[in-house]
This record gives sequence, structure tokens and C-alpha cells, in this order.
Amino acid sequence: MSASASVLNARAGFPAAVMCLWIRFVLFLCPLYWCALPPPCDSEIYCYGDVLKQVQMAKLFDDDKYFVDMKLKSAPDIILTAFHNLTHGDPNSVPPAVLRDFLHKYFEEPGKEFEPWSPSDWHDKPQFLTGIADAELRSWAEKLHQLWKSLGRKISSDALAHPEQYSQIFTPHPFVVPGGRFRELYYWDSYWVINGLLLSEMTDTARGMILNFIHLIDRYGFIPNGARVYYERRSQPPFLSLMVESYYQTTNDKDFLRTALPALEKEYLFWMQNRSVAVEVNGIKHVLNRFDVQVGLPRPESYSDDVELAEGLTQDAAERLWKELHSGAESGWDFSSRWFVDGLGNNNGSLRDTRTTLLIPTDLNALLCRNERTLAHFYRTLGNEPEATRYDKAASARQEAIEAVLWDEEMGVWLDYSLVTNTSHPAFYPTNLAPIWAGCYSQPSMGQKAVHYLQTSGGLAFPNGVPTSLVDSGQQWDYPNAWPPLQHILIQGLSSLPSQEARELGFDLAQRWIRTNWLTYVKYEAMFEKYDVNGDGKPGGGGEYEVQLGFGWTNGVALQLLSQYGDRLTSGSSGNGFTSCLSISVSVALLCSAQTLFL
Ligand SMILES: OC[C@H]1O[C@H](O[C@H]2O[C@H](CO)[C@@H](O)[C@H](O)[C@H]2O)[C@H](O)[C@@H](O)[C@@H]1O
Repeated sequence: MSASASVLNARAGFPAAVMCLWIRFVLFLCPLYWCALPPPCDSEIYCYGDVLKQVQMAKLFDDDKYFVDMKLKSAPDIILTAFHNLTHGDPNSVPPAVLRDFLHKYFEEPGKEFEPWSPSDWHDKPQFLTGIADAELRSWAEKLHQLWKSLGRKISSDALAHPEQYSQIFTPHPFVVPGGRFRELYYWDSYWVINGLLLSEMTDTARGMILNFIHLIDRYGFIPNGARVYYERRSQPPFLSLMVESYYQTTNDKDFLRTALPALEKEYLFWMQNRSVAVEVNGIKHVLNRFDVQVGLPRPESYSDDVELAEGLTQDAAERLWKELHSGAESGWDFSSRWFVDGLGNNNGSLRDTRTTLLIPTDLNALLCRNERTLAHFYRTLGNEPEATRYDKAASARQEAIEAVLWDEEMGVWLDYSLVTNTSHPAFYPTNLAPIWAGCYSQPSMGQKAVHYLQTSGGLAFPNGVPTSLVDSGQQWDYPNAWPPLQHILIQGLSSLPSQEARELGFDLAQRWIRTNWLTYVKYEAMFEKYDVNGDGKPGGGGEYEVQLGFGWTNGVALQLLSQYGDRLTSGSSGNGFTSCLSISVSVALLCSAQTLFL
């Protein structure tokens, strides 16, 4: 296959030069690096400037996200003047104790942006609970259903009246947060949260969350990574059309489809105008998408990590790295060996070699294909055949592109494509099978081959789920961590295939995942953002922050699997887990049986 790639997008959407001039005008002598590319947002406290730099580099808190989540007690210009007076023009001279006093005087602790809220659509006996046969799992599912109340948030009206004092972006409706350090609405997490809420019959809360995303699209033209100003210039995998689809499947509310469609259209255009790339294969040009954020500054919420990571690099190289880190965060996989590209263009290297923009990811393109099909379906449902046909054509073109560029006939699966070497990256990720989940492939044999790939990939050799990769890099989106959204995408894909073998494998993976979640819950009385594929039920680790509890998408995925397979799933205490484990493979069965005996 001969291929070449060219960047299509005009990087529309952000007037970098204007922002640069504006910052120079405001700050007179701003250092050159602030002006090369736009900052993560316009706030001189939360996104760039001396206060952020001094506080974060002094490492006053264990986690850099803590400072940027603090609410201002006064208007920003009062705080900036106070800081200027404190430093007498030399910000580097402020001792940590003085900085602490300054923060105490002018900032509130994080988490002070909310009003008390209890979801009025919560009730204690949603129907799906009755379909869970295993008594232990049913009672656990009841507890997970309870958790929506503690993870629900409503932003105070003061944040609407004085947005300049908050990094939290005001959204009009209450929402469910992931939990822990994640005290705001997140984009792709919310797809699994909303699916869980719909099972919990909390339709109003689900609807409100979708309306919040529509509100964000109206304001920004796309959905930011999360509802914080420091996330303002990057998105996350675009799941809004699928949230609307889930809502519509539950409610049949056509008026809601009509309300949502203009925003969905706008978001789709954002991805096509700002995140697309052309690849030529055998003389034919294909358009696909990638993650690409042109913000060449440290992420405010991980400021000191990003500065330290870039130590010793030239200014240009540091900016390049920071853009790539922002792009990695946009992928949702922050961070992973998946994005490491060494000097030769190979999938080796370390965090400093992060080159997210140089890869065409299978999952993003599968998701956009599903977006196109979903939009076609929505337009058809509303009687708009010309628009439906337009999106059908876009989906067909993408499917062709995915097959020409990402499908690897020899390996029998889809692979990320490198824009450096114009070849595929052969590493294992569960997302290599994402086109199955998206229904975006032309030949049934591709599904069968991909299942065979999965069985021989090494990805199934663990008792607690499928790892994010087989590389132990110390990053959180790598081995030995398994993440709820990836388990769900894989299981849904397998369960959509016609073969009994594939569907049984889907069930086995659901059983492993539920057991892991449940065993860990029994031990810690908590749900976690990610889990370890080894051991007898334990949270994952690695990366730039401690593993978090809560947890929005974990609860959503667990409830979905409990609902889908409730008649067959077992907690393992009855011994059925043993039988289920046996059907996977001999080696895994041995591990599982050992685990079962110990319970
Ligand atoms: O603060 C570091 C990063 O934290 C977030 O990423 C992780 O948590 C998110 C919420 O659960 C999840 O959506 C993401 O996939 C995780 O990697 C945040 O989204 C990043 O932008 C941020 O840099």
C-alpha cells in the first residue's frame, strides 16, 4: 500500500494572532512564549500569567488541578493588582508561605461552586433491577443507583452572575460529575453516565445534561473537554449524538431530536473543519480525523508536570510537546504509549515523545462514522431525506477511508495509522476493534477476522478485563489498567456480531469486568475510574494523579452490563463465575479458577 498524507484543516476556530496581540497589549512585556500560540483560555489567573506560574511551580498542593479549581473571592483585576504589589515586579521572589497567605486571602477552596441539589427524578425501584438474577449483584446495583445522588451537582447562580471569578463554566442544568478531583461536567464520560441515568429512569437529569452540552456548543462551537475555562480550547471524543440517540431510544421524543439537531450539526462541522486530515492511498485521497489542539502552553491543571517534562527542550520543541499533550488530553487517553512516536516514527519512546497529532486513531474515526449514521437516522426520522442522504454519503465515504487506510488485511483488524511513516502501528489496543462497535465495515468476514485477532492478540490473557495496551509504560492509559469505556465499546461490538462465539466472548468479558468491579467494591466500598487487569479486584494506577473514586462512567457501564446480561452474570460467590471463566481459555481459566477458590 503506498500512502501519503496532507493536512486539510485550516485550523479554523481560533484567531491566535489576535489573542497574541491582545495579551501583549494587556501585559506590555509578556515573554515571547506566551504569544506564539493561544493560551488555554483568556483568564490571566487560571490559564496563563505570573499567578498561575508562581503558584503551580511552588507546588503548594499535591495536585496542580487544586489551584485552578479555586474560586476567586474578588474580581480578577483586584487579585492581579494585589499580586503585583506583593511581588514588586519580581514574581520569582515570593516565598511559598507568602503565596499561601495570598491564596488564603483571595481564593476559596475547590468545590464551593455548587448549590445543594437532589435529583427529583430519582426513585428507589427502577425496573432494570428486577432483571438481575444474582442477589449480591442486585443489591450492589441498588447501591450504584444510589450513587447518582452523591455525584449530582448544580452550579450556583453566583457563577452565572460573576463568571470571571470561577474556572467552572456555568451550565444551566444539574449534572453528574465523575467524582474525586473531577468536580465538573466531562464530555465523553457523560455518554456512559447518561446511559446509566436512563436505566435508573432519571430521564430529566439525562435530558438536562444533554441540554448543557447543547448550551456549550452554542457558546463555543464545540464541546470542551470539561466545563472549566482551562479546558476551553480542546474537546474530547464526540459522543453527543450518541447521548441524544440513547435519550431518544428511551423517550421517543421527536421534539427533542429537533431541538438537538442544529447543535449536533455544528459540532460535526467543528470536527470536520478543525480536525481532519487527507491521506492518499493508491492514488485515491481519503479524509479522516485526528485529535489536534494548537495550544502551545502547559496545561494549567497539570502545569508543573508539563513544565518539568519540557525541561531542556528548545522553546519550539517545548511548545510542540505541549500542543501534543493537549491533543492527548483531547483524545481522552491522557496519557498512553499509544501516542509515543520516537525519532524514527516508531511507536516507541516516552511521554516526552507524545505525538498525538501524527496518528489517525481508529476509535475517533469509528465514532465519527457512527455519528454520521446517527445524524442520517435522525434526519430521516424527522422527514428530512436530503440531509439524511448527505450524512449517509459521509458515512459511506468514511467507511471506505477506514477500510483503505486503517484496515490491515494481514493482521485482520483496524490499526492506528502513522502520518510520519505512512504505515500502521501494529500495537494492541481494544480500540482496534472500534469499527465493529460502530457498525462501520463492509464485509462480515472483517468482524470474524477481528475476533480472531482479539483471541490471538494477548489482550484476553487477564482475569479482570482487557487492558488498554500491552505496554507497561507507567501511564494510566496503558497496561495494566483497564478502563470502563473501552470495556463497554469492546463488549457492545462483540455482542453485535452474528457469531455465537463472538457474543459468548462479549459475555465473558462482561463477566470479568463485573466481577472486578464488584470484588473491588466489596473490598473498598467504592467505585474507581479504572481497574487493574491482574489480582483479585483492585483499582488501576499510574499517570499524573492518584486513582479517583466515584465514579461516573464506571457506574454507568456497570449498570448497563448488569441490565444487558442480568440473567446470567454472577458475583462469583455462587461458583458460577468459575464455569464462566472456564469458557475463555485454558490459561485464563486457571487464573480465574484460582481466584474463585480464594473467594
Ligand atoms: O488532569 C489531568 C487530565 O484529567 C482528565 O483526564 C482523565 O479524566 C477524565 C475524567 O474522568 C477522562 O475523561 C479522561 O479520559 C482521563 O484521562 C482530563 O480530561 C484531562 O483533560 C486532564 O488533562
